[in-house]
Amino acid sequence: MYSVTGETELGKVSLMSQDEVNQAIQKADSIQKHWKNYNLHDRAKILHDWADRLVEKQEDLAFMISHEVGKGIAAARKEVVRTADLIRYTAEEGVRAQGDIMRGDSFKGGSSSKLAMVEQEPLGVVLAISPFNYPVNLAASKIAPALVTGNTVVFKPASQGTLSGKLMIEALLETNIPKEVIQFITGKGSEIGDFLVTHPKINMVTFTGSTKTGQAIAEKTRMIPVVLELGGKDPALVLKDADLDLAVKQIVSGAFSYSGQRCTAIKRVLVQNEIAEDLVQKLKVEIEKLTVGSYKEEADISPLINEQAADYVEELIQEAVEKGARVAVGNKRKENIIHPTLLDFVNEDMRVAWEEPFGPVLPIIRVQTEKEMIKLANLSEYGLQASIFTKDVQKAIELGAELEVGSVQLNAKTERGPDHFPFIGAKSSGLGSQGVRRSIESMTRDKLFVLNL
Ligand SMILES: NC(=O)C1=CN([C@@H]2O[C@H](COP(=O)(O)OP(=O)(O)OC[C@H]3O[C@@H](n4cnc5c(N)ncnc54)[C@H](OP(=O)(O)O)[C@@H]3O)[C@@H](O)[C@H]2O)C=CC1
Ligand SMILES: O=C(O)[C@H](O)COP(=O)(O)O
Repeated sequence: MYSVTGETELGKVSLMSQDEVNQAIQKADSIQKHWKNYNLHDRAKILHDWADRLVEKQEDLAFMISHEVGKGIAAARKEVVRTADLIRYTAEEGVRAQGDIMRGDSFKGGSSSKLAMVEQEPLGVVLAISPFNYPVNLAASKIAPALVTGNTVVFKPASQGTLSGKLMIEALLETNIPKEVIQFITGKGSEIGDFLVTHPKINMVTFTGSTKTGQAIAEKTRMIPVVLELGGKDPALVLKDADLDLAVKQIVSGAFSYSGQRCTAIKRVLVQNEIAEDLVQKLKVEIEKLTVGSYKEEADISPLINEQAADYVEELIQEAVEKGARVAVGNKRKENIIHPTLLDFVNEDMRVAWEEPFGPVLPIIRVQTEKEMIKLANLSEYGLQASIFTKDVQKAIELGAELEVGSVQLNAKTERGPDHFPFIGAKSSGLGSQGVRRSIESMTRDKLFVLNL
């Protein structure tokens, strides 16, 4: 396995055969009953120990994340600490998930001699598949809730991200966890993905990645719960009364951090004509300040994950320019680095208005009315998040209610955290909900004991 720029060999992993994958799943299945009956507090303790170990290994993990997926070292370190915090919170929340007691006579005609005890049962073996961009955090956000609720886990990281995944699993295996409980799968999604998601011993799939792959998984799985966090085309709606300096600061950070390789990145701006020129000029000034170079130098904009990704972003920019979009900043490429690009006068005929670049390009779509903004926002196949910039909270709530997205942010960029908030993708952006409590709920089912007294 090589660093994102291909210059350094970081380590080796084997591509597992179907037979090896099958054996791993069988092991996870065989030990699941034992793990389910494991003392809950001890399961939570294992998670706390895992979090401690991740923090102890912060430098090694951050080094690997940084080189493997091309993230600045400061952001990579932050990812490790954020992950440890997420795991600890999950352990705490997991021990509080206690179920319910219900009495029959709380329903009309029901008998008070019936007492229902509702417990939360684990689903069995959870398959966790994670993307490249947060190789540690998005993996742990699936593994930790599965483990605390008594599920065993088969974990398949993104190929570019496997070594970071390996390090985090090694840290988990240093705790008292029975080693079969977590199965680490290495191999290409295109080769072993179907086998994994259709395996009869897999009882749930939790997936984060592209809409294309997620939708294919949803079509292949049968009668098991599937949670999907997929692509996005998050709009920032900038109303004419907005605080423009605040909006600019938030939009630049939202659109360009980690070179735009975040599902929650701001991926289009819908702005009212009256303030569009001002907004574009202010954005231009801030975008020109972004540094471009290597993740090793903590540049704001660094090489995208691979050549195809850079080709794709370039293609979207060129198509828009050919159709009349004006380049306010950027439109330069060096190898896999795409310079931060601001495209003005983007319209509905351009692909960049609708497709997810997963790179540092921001389209500006000028509109006349708020109604038009809502219409364009909702015409997207995606529905992850949206930001509204206005000083009128009442109006923001009214507009937010019309947006077909999982979350609306008022006067701030779109983002997932803090990690205990529900994280939801509507339309082609996902299925189900994540966030610590929601993830725990998604990995359990009700089990009812009715005492007939
Ligand atoms: N909504 C959200 O929370 C998030 C969404 N994303 C979305 O993810 C995308 C970028 O991530 P990226 O890693 O490129 O996404 P991909 O969909 O390419 O890959 C995601 C994971 O799926 C695996 N995979 C590939 N093919 C299959 C298959 N047939 N069956 C099962 N698994 C498979 C990949 O393995 P391999 O690497 O081996 O191909 C990887 O582990 C963007 O669209 C982004 O918006 C990203 C982060 C968060
Ligand atoms: O993978 C992603 O892109 C995330 O789920 C977004 O997380 P963030 O908003 O914290 O960057």
